[in-house]
Amino acid sequence: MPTPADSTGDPLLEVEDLTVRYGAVTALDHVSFRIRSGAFLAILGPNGSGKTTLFRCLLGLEGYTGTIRNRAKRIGYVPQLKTFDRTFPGRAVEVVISGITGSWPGWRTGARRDQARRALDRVGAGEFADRPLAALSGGQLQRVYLARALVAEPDLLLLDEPAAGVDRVGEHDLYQYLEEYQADHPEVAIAMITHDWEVARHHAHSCLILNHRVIGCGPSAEVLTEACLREAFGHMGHAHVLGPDHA
Ligand SMILES: Nc1ncnc2c1ncn2[C@@H]1O[C@H](COP(=O)(O)OP(=O)(O)OP(=O)(O)O)[C@@H](O)[C@H]1O
Repeated sequence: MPTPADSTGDPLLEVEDLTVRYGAVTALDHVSFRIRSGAFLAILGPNGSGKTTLFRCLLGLEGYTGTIRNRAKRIGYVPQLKTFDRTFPGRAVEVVISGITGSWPGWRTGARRDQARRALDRVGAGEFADRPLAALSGGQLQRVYLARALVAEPDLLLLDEPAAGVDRVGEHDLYQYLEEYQADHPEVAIAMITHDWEVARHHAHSCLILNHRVIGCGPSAEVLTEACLREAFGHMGHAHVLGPDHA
């Protein structure tokens, strides 16, 4: 049975025995968990532990064995910014329009532009709407992608290291925005890949710790333990949980 990542809300996504192999590499090894509506799940694990592969499976972009029962009608996705091709021609507003379900063709119509501009306004990026993507900073681009993910009103939001490369103020604004968004849309579930245990502890209700297989899954306070982090990250996990004096 999948481990419940949260104890309340209706099951939105159930993952059972998910396995992905790339030749000799087993990226995901019989991973099982579930996400309920209204959850805020942090996904943690060392580099190369299968976190992005998991998202790719949820988005239908990767072959796998096992079962994904997805009751979400719409999934919004914010990819890792480091994968973004800055030579891609286009403006911020056009990226957001491309997130409107069924927006092709006719994506340039006024109504969709207005909808996209409103989405950019909501994440504090209205002033960047007509800027070419190549002219945006990392933090500005991250807001544009967040607007793109939210414009189609998803019931599941997947964020892949959304604060990577963003300064402290931008990071604070992002988590505050997500908190406010969930308060306004209590049924929306968020799953966020992060390398930051403090962020997971303070902002997520629950955590999934992954190192190809599930090391721990459940309420943040129960899962972010020395034993769990040591198992996933080795001695560095121990140091981060208890502070460097205990390493
Ligand atoms: N297309 C691919 N072909 C072959 N191997 C792959 C492919 N995609 C991922 N892998 C391998 O699968 C494993 C998991 O990769 P994945 O990108 O999911 O890790 P991650 O936890 O997201 O890492 P990071 O924290 O560095 O972003 C790694 O060993 C990686 O090299």
